[in-house]
Amino acid sequence: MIAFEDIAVQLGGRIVLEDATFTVHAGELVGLIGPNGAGKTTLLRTALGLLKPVRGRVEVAGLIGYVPQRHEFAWDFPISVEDVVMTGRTGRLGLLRRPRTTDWEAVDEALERVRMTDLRTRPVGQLSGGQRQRVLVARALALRPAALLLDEPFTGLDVPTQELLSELFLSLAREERAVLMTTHDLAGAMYGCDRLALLNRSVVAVGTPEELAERDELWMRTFGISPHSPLLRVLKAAA
Ligand SMILES: Nc1ncnc2c1ncn2[C@@H]1O[C@H](COP(=O)(O)OP(=O)(O)OP(=O)(O)O)[C@@H](O)[C@H]1O
Repeated sequence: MIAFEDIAVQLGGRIVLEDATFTVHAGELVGLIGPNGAGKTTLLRTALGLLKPVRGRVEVAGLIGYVPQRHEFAWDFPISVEDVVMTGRTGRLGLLRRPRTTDWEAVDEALERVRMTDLRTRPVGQLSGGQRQRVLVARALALRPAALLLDEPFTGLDVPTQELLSELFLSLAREERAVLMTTHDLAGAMYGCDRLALLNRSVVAVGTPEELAERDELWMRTFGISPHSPLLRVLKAAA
């Protein structure tokens, strides 16, 4: 599980996130929802220990696998799918540490899990957006993490690929991992996540899609939208 307890984070001399308290339990997929600049990435980076909160603490039981936004990865680097996944185990200094049998076993297992075994020797530059996203998930899984953090995994993907990945994330959660995913695809999150955390500089609400769909005021507060926003109708339909 991942437990955020009263987190406050300061960046550039400004508090960008505060009063962030919620828990992602093992076995569930939680969507982290909020407008641009709400502090979603900041919260993920805090869980990873890359940012130190000025208040509160994050507790994570076990290793964390991190799936960054796809554009943050250097896809034009001449490296194969399996070698990228291996860096999930060996880190940036991967080429200096020779992989052991257990490392390759973990890589094989991760590739199988995301159905990328057939493409393991393919240079990553030749992959489609959906395949690249699966490689990044496999790289995170190679660590055999107890928790998985996904930063906007659906951006730029077509609907069938989003649905396929959404099913994958849910099944990864059901294998007793705690999975936390940021997304701007609200209808997809209403449909595919067990619970949602609404964030706008602080946590506005946490609940199941069904619970939150009925609470217009929470979405208005999170996104600064009017009571007449079409979003409110879409959410109810998707829940
Ligand atoms: N290095 C930094 N220095 C100062 N302020 C920063 C820094 N990084 C982020 N911020 C600010 O912190 C706030 C939260 O940013 P964050 O990237 O966490 O938002 P987000 O919810 O992930 O947004 P998006 O949906 O656009 O990815 C923003 O106001 C942003 O401008």
